[in-house]
Amino acid sequence: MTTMMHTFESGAELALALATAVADKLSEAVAEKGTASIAVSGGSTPKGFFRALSEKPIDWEKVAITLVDERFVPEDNPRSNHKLVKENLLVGPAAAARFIPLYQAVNTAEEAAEIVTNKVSAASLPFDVVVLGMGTDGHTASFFPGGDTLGKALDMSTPAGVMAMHAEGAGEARLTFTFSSLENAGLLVLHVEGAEKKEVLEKALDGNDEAEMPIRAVLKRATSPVDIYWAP
Ligand SMILES: O=C(O)[C@H](O)[C@@H](O)[C@H](O)[C@H](O)COP(=O)(O)O
Repeated sequence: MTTMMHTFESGAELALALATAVADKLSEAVAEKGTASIAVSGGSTPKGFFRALSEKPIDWEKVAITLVDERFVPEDNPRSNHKLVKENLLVGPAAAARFIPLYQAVNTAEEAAEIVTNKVSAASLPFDVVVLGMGTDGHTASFFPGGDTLGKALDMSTPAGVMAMHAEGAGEARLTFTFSSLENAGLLVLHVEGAEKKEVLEKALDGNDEAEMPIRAVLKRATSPVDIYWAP
């Protein structure tokens, strides 16, 4: 496991730097293979980063954007990560990108996971960029402590794809890419902000129990180096 800490004075400064690093990686991928792919996280932290990235003048028509994870709610639900991305990232130049939603209008998260897994062909993995967040409980993506499919989601032998996850701390049912889908991204970023999350991160780095803090799977076992972006 290799982690690199990038510390900034403010969230605004972090957003600009992360947007530049991500845009450079996406442009590099487009130059190399004609396409690029990125999986982003939801929640409250990434808004500034999304806004900064959306303004980057790259070849967005050749970029596929999807979500690391999603709440099992329709796009018009305030809890939807699709809604968050649509309002903050798929704007300006980045509106030309292709977005692949995880939510499907079916009865269960399990059915939706199967549909999306079939859509995200092996050809589009590994992702060129993955941007993860982290909760104060040490979850990332929808790898929540106590999650009903956490062991399978973190198991490297689980085929790449999307799984359903139910956990007390998750709220509604979740859809999440597996660890095996995310851990070998060309650029693997963990974006966290604030003093509390810095303490959570230090605790995660200081232990090995992934069931207690699933973020540890990323920090300790990811094939790709983990670029940690932090601001107060
Ligand atoms: O759907 C989600 O909630 C995210 O993908 C999740 O993994 C997020 O990154 C963390 O919960 C941190 O969220 P905040 O940025 O809101 O603290």
